Order: sequence, then C-alpha cells, then structure tokens
Amino acid sequence: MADTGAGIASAHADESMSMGSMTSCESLLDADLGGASRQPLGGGGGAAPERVAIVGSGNWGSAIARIVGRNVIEQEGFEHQIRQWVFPEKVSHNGVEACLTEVINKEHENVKYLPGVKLPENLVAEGDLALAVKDATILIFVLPHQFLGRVLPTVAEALGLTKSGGTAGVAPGGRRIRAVSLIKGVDKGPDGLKLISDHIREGLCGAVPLGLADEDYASCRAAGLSVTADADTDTLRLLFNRPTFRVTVVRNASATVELCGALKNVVALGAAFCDGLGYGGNTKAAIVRTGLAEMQVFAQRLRCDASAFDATASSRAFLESCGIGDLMTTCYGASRNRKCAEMFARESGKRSWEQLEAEELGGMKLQGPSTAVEAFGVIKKKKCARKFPLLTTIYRPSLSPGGEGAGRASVGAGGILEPRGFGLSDGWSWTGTRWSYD
Ligand SMILES: NC(=O)C1=CN([C@@H]2O[C@H](COP(=O)(O)OP(=O)(O)OC[C@H]3O[C@@H](n4cnc5c(N)ncnc54)[C@H](O)[C@@H]3O)[C@@H](O)[C@H]2O)C=CC1
Ligand SMILES: O=C(CO)COP(=O)(O)O
Repeated sequence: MADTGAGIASAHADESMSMGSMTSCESLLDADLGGASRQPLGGGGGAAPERVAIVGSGNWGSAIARIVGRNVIEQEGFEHQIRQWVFPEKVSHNGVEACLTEVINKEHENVKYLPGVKLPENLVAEGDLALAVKDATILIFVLPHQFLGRVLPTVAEALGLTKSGGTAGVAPGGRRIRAVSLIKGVDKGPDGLKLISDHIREGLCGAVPLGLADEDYASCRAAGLSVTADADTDTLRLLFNRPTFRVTVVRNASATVELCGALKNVVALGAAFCDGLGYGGNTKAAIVRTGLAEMQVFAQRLRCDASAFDATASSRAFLESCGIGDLMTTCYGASRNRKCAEMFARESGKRSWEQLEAEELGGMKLQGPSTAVEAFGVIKKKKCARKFPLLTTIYRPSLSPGGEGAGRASVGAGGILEPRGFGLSDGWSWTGTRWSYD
C-alpha cells in the first residue's frame, strides 16, 4: 500500500486544517423512516445513552472511528466507549509479528490501514464480531461490500434480531437498533440490482434505518458528509460533524446517493485508464462528464425503487459531495481505484485486478472492478448497454471474460477511448429536471 496508504494517513492526520475542501463525501439517510426513528438520540429526557459499534476497520473505517470516537465524548447522549470490529489479522509491528487488534488497543493506531494517525483512547478494537456489536444501538457499517453478507448473520444474532416475531429493528428488551452504512458498492438482487442499504436492512431483520452515510474520503483534510435524510439528522450530525467534516442533508435521494458512491468508482477506472494511456486532460474530462451523466441515468432508470424517485432531490445529490465531489476526488486524487486502473492500462492489463489489489494496496480493497461487473449485470439484464456507452466500455475490455487478453491490451484503441464511447446518444435527453428516453 505504501504510497496510497501513507498519503491517506498523513493527510487525514491533520484534522485541524481549515474547511478548505468540502469535497468528496456524502451520506444519506433513509427517506422512509417512521416517526419513531426520527426521535433524537438518547441522552435527552433521561433516555439511555446510545452505544455505538463500528463494523469494519480499514482505511475509511479507521478515519471515521477517529471522528466518531471524539464526538461520542464531546456530545451528549452516547456512551463514551465505542467498539470497533477488527478483522483478525497479524501485522508486523516494530519488527515483531502481532495481532492487529492488540496493536490498536495498545498504540491507539491502526498501523496497517491508517498508519501515523492516532485513534481516540475510548475506541476499543475487538476481534470477535459478536462481542463488538453486543448491546450496540447504533451500528456503523464500513467494510468492503464483498464481506458484508458474511458478517450480517453474526451481527443479527448477537443483537437478538430475529426473522420472525418481534418488532422490526427492536432487540429483546425494547432496544431500538439503527444503522449507518458508509459502504460503497452494489449487490446482485432479483431485479438485477440490490442496494447495500437494503442488504443491511434485510440482514438485520428490518433494523436499519438510522441512515445511510455514503462516505467520505479518508484522505481528506476536510470534507463534507452530505446526508439525504428524512430522518434522524440530529443523530448523524452529532456523530459525524466535526469542524473539518460537515454533514449536509439532501432529503429523499437515498438510493441516488448510494448509487453515486458505487458508480463513481467505476467511472474512476475509466478516468485512470486515460492517465495510464497518457491521454490529456480534455479526454479525461470527457470521460468524467460522461460518467456523471451515465451515473444520473443509471440512478434514475435502473434503480430498484423507481416509483419513489424524487427527481429534484436526485439532481441535487449529484451536485453534492456524494456526486460531483466524490467523482472528482476519485478520478483525480489518491484513490485506490484510480491508482490500480492507471497501472492496469499502463501495463496493458499484464497484472490482473486481483494482483494489483494484492501487490499495490497493502491489504486495502478495490471496489471499482467488482462494481463494474455488478453494474454491467444490471445494464445487460435491462438490455440497455447502448444507453451506457461509458460504463459498458469500461467493463468490456478490462473485466468481461471475453475482454481478457486481447481486450486488455486494447483498452485504448477500440476500447474505452473509441469515439462511440462518448456522449449520451440513443434517445436520452435532459428535460431540465430529469432524463427522458424517446
Ligand atoms: N477509504 C476511503 O477513502 C473510503 C472508503 N469507502 C468505503 O468504505 C468501505 C470500507 O473501505 P475501507 O475502510 O477503506 O477498507 P480498506 O479497503 O482500507 O480495508 C479492507 C478492510 O477489509 C478487511 N477484511 C479483509 N478481509 C476480510 C474478510 N474476509 N472479512 C471481513 N473483512 C475483511 C480488512 O481487515 C480491512 O479492514 C468500502 O466500501 C469503501 O468503498 C468509502 C469512502 C471513503
Ligand atoms: O470511496 C472512496 C473515496 O470517496 C475511496 O476510493 P478508493 O477506494 O478508490 O480509494
């Protein structure tokens, strides 16, 4: 990971920086929360304090632990100790092999995923997932999306959330459980696509909806977290707001925010192919703007809950950190997807994505390639590849089974940079408030 990791660590360490860049992150709250979910957090009115558990401890997981760990102490309504589930693994620390969980608890630093940044001492790393989430009332999910399915059953069981009987999201004893997702990605579903938030909601038997915080960039000195919320925004602000990290609310666009976070990683692959192939800024800009447009079409047309679509809210989300902000930072910044995709193109696909991830990221994970495959699965199922020329041409030469070998070498010529790849042709047009298709 060396380069990317070190950059991320050192940059994020300085949280006292001014709020220069409100770029690159977003979050969202579910739009359909019931009144009960909108109640402010514990603390006021003698309610029991909320207990926060963080599920995940990579680069972003560590950065958010630092933010949340400080806030639970400074704000009312939270237990001061927070627990973080750390995937059990050994690390080399000061020349000695040690368990990462123990190193974090001793040094208050995640020496593997966010080295050089001190974590608050009220954060307790826990290698046992069930123990980490036990008695929690607020869960923050922040792990690579491919691992989510494996952890949810354990979390649900540890909290006593059962599939039958009881009230959705309420654990035995009446404890209300809520969740925030900082995960970027999409999953397969019966209709082609499943949002990660739906995955969590189902896995926890209806528990979820505190919100869906679709992230920030761990490398930002200052960043914003824009929240599409119809719910308990007070809680999100208390948990995540810092002088250098702001929560912005965008109501009624939760799926859009989530899809932005997932799809921008795919667009970043295309932008990085440009870098790797030595193309100039104009070409890269064309890819970025086409990518943004295709993200909009995808969110508006291929999402699961099209009936509930709010065009105005969705449009606004694209102008927030979750939209253009995150897209820019990933296409131009210290993104892992950008870094690996640039190498992929420069080396004409000599190393597979798996190799690049293993050899270049020091244990951190790539989300873009798997999301490209998942997004293309939906595009194919809906038979609309011609409406997504960029997403399709990013997928085909670099990730499709037939695209391997010769296709990899043709990332530039005949691949992503072929002229037909640009522009939203094929009947899509912008009416001023939404995309329409003739
Ligand atoms: N790093 C960033 O700037 C941002 C990341 N995100 C998103 O947050 C999520 C988590 O990303 P990061 O914290 O950056 O993770 P990361 O990529 O830095 O680290 C990988 C994590 O996966 C864990 N892991 C490895 N094998 C595992 C397994 N079999 N089961 C469970 N966990 C395993 C590792 O221990 C490590 O904690 C992703 O969806 C990412 O897209 C969102 C915003 C910003
Ligand atoms: O989601 C992210 C930034 O918003 C992280 O991007 P990378 O995984 O490409 O580093």
